[in-house]
Amino acid sequence: MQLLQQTIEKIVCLDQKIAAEARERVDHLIKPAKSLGRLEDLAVQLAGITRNLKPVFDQKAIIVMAADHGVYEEGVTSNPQEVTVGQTLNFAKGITGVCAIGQVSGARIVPVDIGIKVEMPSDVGIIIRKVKNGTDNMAKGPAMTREEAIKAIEVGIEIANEEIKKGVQILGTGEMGIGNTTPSTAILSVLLRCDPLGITGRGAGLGKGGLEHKAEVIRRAIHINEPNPDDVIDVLEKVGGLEIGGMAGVMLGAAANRIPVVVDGFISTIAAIIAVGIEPKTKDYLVTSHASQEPGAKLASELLGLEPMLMMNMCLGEGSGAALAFPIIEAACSILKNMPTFAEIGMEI
Ligand SMILES: O=C(O)c1ccc[n+]([C@@H]2O[C@H](COP(=O)([O-])O)[C@@H](O)[C@H]2O)c1
Ligand SMILES: Cc1cc2nc[nH]c2cc1C
Repeated sequence: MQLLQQTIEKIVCLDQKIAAEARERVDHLIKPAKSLGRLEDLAVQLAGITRNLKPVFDQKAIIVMAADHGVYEEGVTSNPQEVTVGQTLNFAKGITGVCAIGQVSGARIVPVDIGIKVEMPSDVGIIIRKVKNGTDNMAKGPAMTREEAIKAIEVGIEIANEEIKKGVQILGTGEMGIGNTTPSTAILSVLLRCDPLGITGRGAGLGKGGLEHKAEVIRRAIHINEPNPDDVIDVLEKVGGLEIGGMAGVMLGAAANRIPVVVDGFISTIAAIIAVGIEPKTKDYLVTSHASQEPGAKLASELLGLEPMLMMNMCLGEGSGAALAFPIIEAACSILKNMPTFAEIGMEI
């Protein structure tokens, strides 16, 4: 709790003065006003975060939090639980979707075992910070204790701090966890105070008949655990996941260090809602990426109050959308660095 508390206390809003200076510059670059749309807003945000009118993000990393879910045993997902292990090993080998997309902009992929059910090899490039061997089945009781939920958040903070100490200038969040659309949807259902059915989706490929059952399991988990919607840590503890807590921690850690953090798809957006619920100023440091195909994703983005930048019909997770957003972020920096203002080149219009 001490690390979480210290981190929260370090988070300040982005620098409004530098952001205003960046806006002034962007408004006078040699282009029609506002013609670069959201790229302009992104440039202003990045300048305000870094307190630099010409921010540079040469060193990028995507932290991929991997964990298992006790609720898997309720039959809420179509894939074997072992995929969590297999795919986490594949992150270390550099062969998954996020690895391939991350290569385009030179992003390092940092896989973290924050709660995989089985022991993972310690010598293959996976950071082992297991809080527990998967959550407990939330359809029968709380997914974890409050201490474990806070520990998961603190692991995320620690990993963010370690990466930033190594020189990383921008982070992305990703996850791997068979079954994790179930806790993500449960968290959203609690916070929106709505029945889960309308926001429950197929995750990584659940068959048609499975949707009603998945929503019923979520409904049961909420009924049994009675999470308090006014306390996001309580919600995370009772119906959440370790990787969701870990990603929320990465976002808090990035914000405390004045480092932007790119939010991936549905599960990452839920983690962002938790992070902002813990400390609202964290939102200033979040950069959105893509709109996940998962049906709850739109409402999750609305609840967070941040619109995704990309519509790519993706729903892979892993941090793949964050990786895809990095070149756009570099483009936003490039307009600040490489475009002059009308006055600078003596051009009049
Ligand atoms: O991030 C998303 O938007 C997203 C949407 C659907 C599925 N996923 C990925 O699929 C897995 C969870 O799906 P499921 O069906 O097992 O709950 C997990 O490993 C996620 O990374 C990810
Ligand atoms: C193969 C596979 C890869 C994934 N990556 C993230 N979630 C996943 C789920 C599956 C099933």
